[in-house]
Amino acid sequence: MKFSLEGRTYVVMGVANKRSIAWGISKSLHDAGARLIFTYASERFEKPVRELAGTLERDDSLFYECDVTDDEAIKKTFSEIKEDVGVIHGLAHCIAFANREDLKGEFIDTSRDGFLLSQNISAYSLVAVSREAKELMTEGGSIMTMTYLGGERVVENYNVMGVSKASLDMTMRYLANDLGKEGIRVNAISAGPIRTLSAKGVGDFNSILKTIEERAPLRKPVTQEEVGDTAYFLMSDLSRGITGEILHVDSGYNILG
Ligand SMILES: CCCCCCc1ccc(Oc2ccc(Oc3cccc(O)n3)cc2)c(O)c1
Repeated sequence: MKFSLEGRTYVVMGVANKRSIAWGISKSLHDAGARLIFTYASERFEKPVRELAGTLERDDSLFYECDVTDDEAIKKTFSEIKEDVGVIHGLAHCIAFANREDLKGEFIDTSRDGFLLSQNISAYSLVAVSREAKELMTEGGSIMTMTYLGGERVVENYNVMGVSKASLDMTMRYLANDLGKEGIRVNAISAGPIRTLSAKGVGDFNSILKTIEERAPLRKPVTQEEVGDTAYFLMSDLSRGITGEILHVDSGYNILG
């Protein structure tokens, strides 16, 4: 059927549990016919990821550990993937981190180490994985990452992660410029707040969720499935004319003053 992802393989980085946005993306891509390759940060995530993948209709998924702060580890992971499948058609980067103490209170109190750690994991990792993944995208490809409004405007408490997302957004655009000539598109989904394991680390998350339901144009919270379906669009040929773009899947909240 037109715009199916059958016969295509995608790497999904960052599934932690069934609430992960990366899991919502995985379900949408799988339901569109894609074969999935999961990477996880450390072996403590292997079991939950394998269990989740086991609930999918087809059991053709592959699994690799990948610590995105280690360039050699990234090289090793993608050479193993190349050996096992040869070609991939896209990659979903759903990885970010900041120390809890840097996700509340005053931004001015951010430590140098905390600032650099967040940039390293949340922004530079997209450069490092894209550099290795592009070698496997010999039939063209689509790379996507996850960003948030707090990287475009100040959102109380988001603090150092907002600076990392601003960096990620421009990282995405510069990668789009480099990779377009190789037939590889690079985009971002800016999701409204969703109750994930990561969201637990951001101060005052609940009040933002409430504001969305009260004020967002669509007057409803954003779901993992809505993000997953937009990821399907970005991975499919339906979005073949789009690169360097940020799609807001946030019930329209970003258009408000
Ligand atoms: C005050 C802003 C409320 C809306 C926040 C929406 C959101 C939720 C989760 C997001 O992803 C992360 C990922 C890692 C992260 O760092 C964490 C998470 C848990 C524990 C910890 O020590 N760090 C914080 C947010 C994200 O980028 C954005």
